Amino acid sequence: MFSLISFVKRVQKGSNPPQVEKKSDPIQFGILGAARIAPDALVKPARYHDDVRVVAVAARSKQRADEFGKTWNVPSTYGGDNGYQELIDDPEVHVVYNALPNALHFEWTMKALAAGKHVLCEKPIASNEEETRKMFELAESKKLILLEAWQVRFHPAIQRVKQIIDEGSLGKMVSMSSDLGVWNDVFFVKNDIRFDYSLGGGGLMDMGPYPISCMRYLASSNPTVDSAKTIIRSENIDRLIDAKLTFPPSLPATIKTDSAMEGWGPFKLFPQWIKMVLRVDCEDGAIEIRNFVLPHVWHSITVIPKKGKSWVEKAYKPKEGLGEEWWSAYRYQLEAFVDKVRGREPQAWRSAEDSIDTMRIIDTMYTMSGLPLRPTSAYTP
Ligand SMILES: NC(=O)C1=CN([C@@H]2O[C@H](COP(=O)(O)OP(=O)(O)OC[C@H]3O[C@@H](n4cnc5c(N)ncnc54)[C@H](OP(=O)(O)O)[C@@H]3O)[C@@H](O)[C@H]2O)C=CC1
Ligand SMILES: O=C1OC[C@@H](O)[C@H](O)[C@H]1O
Repeated sequence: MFSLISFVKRVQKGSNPPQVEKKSDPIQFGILGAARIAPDALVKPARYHDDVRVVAVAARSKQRADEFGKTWNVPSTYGGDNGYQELIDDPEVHVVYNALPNALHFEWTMKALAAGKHVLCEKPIASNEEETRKMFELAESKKLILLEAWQVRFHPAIQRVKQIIDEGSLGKMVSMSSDLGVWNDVFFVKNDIRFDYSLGGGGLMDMGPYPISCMRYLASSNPTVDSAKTIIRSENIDRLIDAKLTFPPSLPATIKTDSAMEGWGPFKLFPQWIKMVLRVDCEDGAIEIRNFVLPHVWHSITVIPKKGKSWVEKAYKPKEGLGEEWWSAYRYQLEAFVDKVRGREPQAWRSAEDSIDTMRIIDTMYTMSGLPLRPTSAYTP
């Protein structure tokens, strides 16, 4: 009962967060694409960050940008063929948030960096490893901040899982597994960008960054891919990927992503809505986190020692440092991004290598399962 009440309170406040007073010279963000994710990932978190203001949005159609601007209180709107570039060139915009389809991440992030803007780019950061390397090379050469928006790393829940593993009471890690699946009909729209190959789509592109980056973080190392099998949903587009990996020196892991989970029960009649589990088995026990993807909505961390009783933990707020029970993972991410732009040490960060390695692993899984890499952008900087 208590946990239901706190769930409702958390979700209510997180979805309609308070507007805080801004500093006199806040960092100003512009959004590329009136995307569905943009309100949750940036607009709402910005409301309760005193050093962030969202000042512009660009969409392919001016009308769409205006509608977004009106709904979300974003003053400058750009549209039409040159709308994205106009936003980038707007001197009021200091940071570009790239919420475009995966295949456009490279081109528009490169253009924003070239114009001297920091970039927060949605996951997966690019269509493949080659593009990712170029993006980070440019960011580094221009001394600009580029972050792949993988919010999980910034939330206290996954940090708590790592802390428990690193403390060592469960012993050495012996294996990891992740099972991530959603029911197609509920989560995706008709003609979803996620399943358009020319837009960098694919089930693994959409879901893969979560388990791959989580495991890299928990193991503090970079795996090799041993095998990957797929079930196709359309040409070049994976519904399911089932992969085996090894983290050095010999820690096995399995990753499954399924963008159209089958039902269960007689004739598989009953839908399985969602599955988002990550489990680490250790010599003296195991730890399992449910809903590691959007931990702020709800999550559970179950610790299962071989000797003694299991227990469940929640970590919506860090033991020390900034944060509230209702803060979203995106808000924690924004805190770190702003710290970095301001030259402060963030509480957590994702390195260029993390994004590059994650894309390399995705590329390898596609190749091993007989699918082509997602197409490299035709844009040449
Ligand atoms: N971190 C997270 O939790 C999440 C991240 N994402 C990531 O965010 C990105 C956007 O996802 P989502 O918001 O769901 O997608 P949407 O389809 O809602 O948004 C995509 C945006 O890209 C613009 N766009 C530009 N060119 C095209 C094109 N050729 N076809 C379709 N759209 C185009 C769209 O139009 P317009 O310019 O007119 O606005 C739209 O605003 C993806 O990279 C996805 O992986 C998505 C969900 C969660
Ligand atoms: O990033 C994401 O997180 C949640 C998923 O359901 C969604 O498809 C994806 O884009």
